[in-house]
Amino acid sequence: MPEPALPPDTSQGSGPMPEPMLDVVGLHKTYPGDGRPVEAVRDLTFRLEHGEFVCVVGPSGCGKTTLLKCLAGLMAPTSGRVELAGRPVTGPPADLAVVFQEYGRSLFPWLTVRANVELPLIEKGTGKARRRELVEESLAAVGLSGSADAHPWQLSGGMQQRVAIARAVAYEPAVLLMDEPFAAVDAQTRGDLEDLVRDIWRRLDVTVLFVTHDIDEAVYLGQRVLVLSAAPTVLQEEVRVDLPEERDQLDTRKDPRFAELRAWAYAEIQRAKADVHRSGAGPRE
Ligand SMILES: Nc1ncnc2c1ncn2[C@@H]1O[C@H](COP(=O)(O)OP(=O)(O)OP(=O)(O)O)[C@@H](O)[C@H]1O
Repeated sequence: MPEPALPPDTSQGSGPMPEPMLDVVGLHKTYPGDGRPVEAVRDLTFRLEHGEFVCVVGPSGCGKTTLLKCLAGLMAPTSGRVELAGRPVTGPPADLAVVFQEYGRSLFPWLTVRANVELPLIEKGTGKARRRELVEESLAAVGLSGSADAHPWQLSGGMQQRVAIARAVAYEPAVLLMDEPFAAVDAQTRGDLEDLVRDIWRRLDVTVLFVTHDIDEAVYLGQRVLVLSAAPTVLQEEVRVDLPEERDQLDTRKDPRFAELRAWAYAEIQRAKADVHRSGAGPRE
């Protein structure tokens, strides 16, 4: 398949760079394994500017979750560093929130929706009046004001994931990490949740790193897409998504540029898989 023509990557502008919101430099992670070390992330260097929405795609098992755990301070890299707003990440940072794929396991079934959203704010030391405000605002933002007193198990999967998003948003994070958050919901709900996340991102001053295995989702949501190689992963390619800022599930996906971008990302992922099968290593020398 011929590679789709793309404009040169414009993500690295000239002139002095402002301080990035998230700075990943030479990140490397090798798991001890069971007597045999497993190199998951070979060398990742990238940055997210303040307020950016960046999607990460890559072949299955390439190290996306490993990367996110390192970014969230849940796991120490073997070498390299992660900085959030200029401060090294050495444990879970106070101004970062994560939304995981498995909403069923991330919500407490014995707590109401309101209590689930409020809990991290109590742990953060937010005062009672402000907590109430944040919980109400975030539940309204995800369209769940009427379900505040329900328990998670009384809600559909899509609604539970909305609760998880509300909880992350209420925390007022500077950076929101999302790990395949819509992989377990049906296609229609998924479209609604994609639009919800873009809407929240545009209204709030938050930087988003969104990991997905779905190329269409990455192109639809992101301002930039980073393509990871197969494990041990390196940054294979990146592209700026030069689609109009207003995204629409029908119009955007019909845009010929959308088709070009998704074909490009698809070809890159195929190349990553082919390279790893040929050499047993990442696609870059
Ligand atoms: N705790 C661990 N010990 C040893 N190896 C691990 C561990 N966790 C992950 N790995 C290996 O590291 C590599 C990357 O795994 P990771 O889960 O980060 O990939 P992923 O891209 O998130 O996968 P998926 O696409 O299936 O969600 C894989 O080869 C995996 O087997």
